[in-house]
Amino acid sequence: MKETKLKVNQIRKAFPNLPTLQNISLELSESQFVSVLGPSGCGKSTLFSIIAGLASPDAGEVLIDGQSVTGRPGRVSFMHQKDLLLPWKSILDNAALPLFLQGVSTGEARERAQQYFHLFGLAGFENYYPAQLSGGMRQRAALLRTFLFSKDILLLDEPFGGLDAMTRQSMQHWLMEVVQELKASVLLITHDVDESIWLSDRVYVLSRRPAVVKKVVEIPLKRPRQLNLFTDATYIALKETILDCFQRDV
Ligand SMILES: Nc1ncnc2c1ncn2[C@@H]1O[C@H](COP(=O)(O)OP(=O)(O)OP(=O)(O)O)[C@@H](O)[C@H]1O
Repeated sequence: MKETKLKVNQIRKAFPNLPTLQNISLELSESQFVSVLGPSGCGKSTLFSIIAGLASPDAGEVLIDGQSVTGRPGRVSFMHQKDLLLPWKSILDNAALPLFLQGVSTGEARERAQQYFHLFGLAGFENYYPAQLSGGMRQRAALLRTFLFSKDILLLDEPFGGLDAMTRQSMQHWLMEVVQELKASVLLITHDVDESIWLSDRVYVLSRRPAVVKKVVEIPLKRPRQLNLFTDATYIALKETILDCFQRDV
């Protein structure tokens, strides 16, 4: 049985005249991949800010390894749709930024970050600048930087939303392999049903705002997952279950 890494208990949040999250609870175990799937504007990013400790909920708590971290940042790292790389720094220095911030010396930080360049498909591009790389490569560099911020829990907020369909699919495939290799615990925000099933062990389906958890769908598909999965009967049944949830949510 895997240890529970993150527990979100009965989170509630309202902006002035705008109830946004209503009693949201979810769990992420060690080395698990969990997605939060919901329609645009339902409050997914707000939920992630609360989990990251960047915003406080009106009620409820966030626990990591059994300890409350509600309203306290620092335990999880966060990646947005935009890569937010520093354009004037090389890819190596962008990736190593979290280590510099932790006070690791320049030489050691670069050496430690460099060890992951092959796995992240960036070997040979250490001294390039962000503008010289493709969108997919920039997202991989941003993901490496996120990973080096905190190897504990990664929160990925629509990381492939800005990419074209082909690049997006190859990135999803790559991400599935890399998180398995790194044994990372990942919480992903998405509104792409296929992406959520393909990558996850469990999917939390949120309703429209004010968001509640409409359904928790376990994904019992074996890993590593292959592309022919999309025609698998279990896969199709899971997709129908999730889509049915959205259709009822009008
Ligand atoms: N700081 C804020 N003050 C007031 N309203 C806010 C604030 N942040 C978010 N909202 C509102 O809360 C709602 C939920 O926003 P949020 O960005 O969390 O949704 P989302 O599900 O991530 O959306 P999308 O999928 O489009 O990115 C939106 O209506 C948004 O306008």
